Amino acid sequence: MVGETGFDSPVSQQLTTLPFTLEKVVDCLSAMQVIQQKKIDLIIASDQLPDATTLEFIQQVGRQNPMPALVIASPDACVEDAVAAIHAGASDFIAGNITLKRLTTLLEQQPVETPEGPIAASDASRSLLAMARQVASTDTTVLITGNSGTGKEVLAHFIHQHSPRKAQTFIAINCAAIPENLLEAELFGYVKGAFTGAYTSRPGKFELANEGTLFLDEIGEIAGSLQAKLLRVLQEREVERIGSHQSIRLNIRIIAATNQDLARQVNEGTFREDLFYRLNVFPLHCMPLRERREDILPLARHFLARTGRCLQFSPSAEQALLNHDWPGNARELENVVQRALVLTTGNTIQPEALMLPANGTQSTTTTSSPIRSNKLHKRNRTLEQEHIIDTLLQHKGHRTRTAETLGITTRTLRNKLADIRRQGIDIEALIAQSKTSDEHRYQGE
Ligand SMILES: Nc1ncnc2c1ncn2[C@@H]1O[C@H](COP(=O)(O)OP(=O)(O)OP(=O)(O)O)[C@@H](O)[C@H]1O
Repeated sequence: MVGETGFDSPVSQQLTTLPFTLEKVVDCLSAMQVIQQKKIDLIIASDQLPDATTLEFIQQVGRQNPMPALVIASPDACVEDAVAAIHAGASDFIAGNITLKRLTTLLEQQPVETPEGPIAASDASRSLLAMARQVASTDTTVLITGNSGTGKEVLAHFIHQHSPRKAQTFIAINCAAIPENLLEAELFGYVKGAFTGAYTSRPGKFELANEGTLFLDEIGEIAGSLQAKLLRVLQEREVERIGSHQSIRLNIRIIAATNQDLARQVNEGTFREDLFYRLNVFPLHCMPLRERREDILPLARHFLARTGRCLQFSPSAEQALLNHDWPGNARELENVVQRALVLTTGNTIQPEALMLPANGTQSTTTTSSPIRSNKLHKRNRTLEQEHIIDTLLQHKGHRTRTAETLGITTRTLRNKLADIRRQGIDIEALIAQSKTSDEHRYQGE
């Protein structure tokens, strides 16, 4: 219930007899906070909220995915108000007081389960989710590929949520974030005394995920020796804790993800071919955000709604979001939205608060860019790599600021720069060259 809904207290008390939990909040802001934290099936809101108009409130709720059913209650509304509310996305409009019977009927019409799914407005994302849903019902190993921040972990969760294992645990481990020797202990567990510092026995992630799903993120980062051990566990579906010879049977679903080109790593000899085939049983690819632009605004609104603030983007801010190329993908967009909140005082986010390049990313990668004029490697370069280098040059080679602007971690940036270097592009020379040309420009001005 949001605001004064005309729901009188005797009726309200009878609600305790129904198999539903009731949350009462006074305004849009607190309603959005509750929606972020809990699964809400039905919202009944007054048309007189203190901090938002009815249409603003409907828009905010409409940005949730999936959207809870929303009923607007008004003691003395006219037909026009009701029509406007329904047009804006409300499920129903009640004029006059709500009766318990009406409420019970509304609640019973709601689906019992509404798991939060990823935003998927573009055709590409919709068909990706359709495939994910299909594979979810099986135990097939899935390999999710895609650039950093494209939503690989979100997709892995989605698969788990739609699988028969959904009531069991989903355990995620980022193979890049943990040093090699610790990663082995994290994955396989150990027994007391197995190595210096092993004061007690501990289960590994494989054991913890037993009966459920294990998500191996950034799988391309694991060292050769560990690849062999991982392969053995995947083949035999058994794990031994370090220091023990006792095998533990595993019944788990494996989902792996990588932002690397594993096939290329196989060719280069840095990733085991047999492990690659064992993981790549059902490949799913998360496309870069710039290649599914219909997702940009729904995602931006989703991130905004998730903050619980009743704000909206101005039309020019939405245009700026659409113009940008999003090399850091959804994560960059999320960071941009959060930064914009800090810089916004009113109800509307203006383009300046987004702090995006003036005419979209494309304008920063003009032909004057040193990387573009470097014809030698032009064939091999991706748009993403160009943007990374241009951003690095804008920040005069400063890695941390570049990663922040791109919305990726410094580690991911390092990996990406290593990839670029492997293509023979001399990044340091480009930075030096751009600093020199900047100096010349300033001197000329
Ligand atoms: N389709 C989506 N719907 C809702 N939120 C999304 C979607 N895609 C990505 N996000 C959000 O964007 C952020 C980055 O997503 P996620 O962590 O899944 O990306 P990733 O590809 O696993 O990144 P990395 O490779 O860096 O680990 C998260 O906060 C996630 O909630």
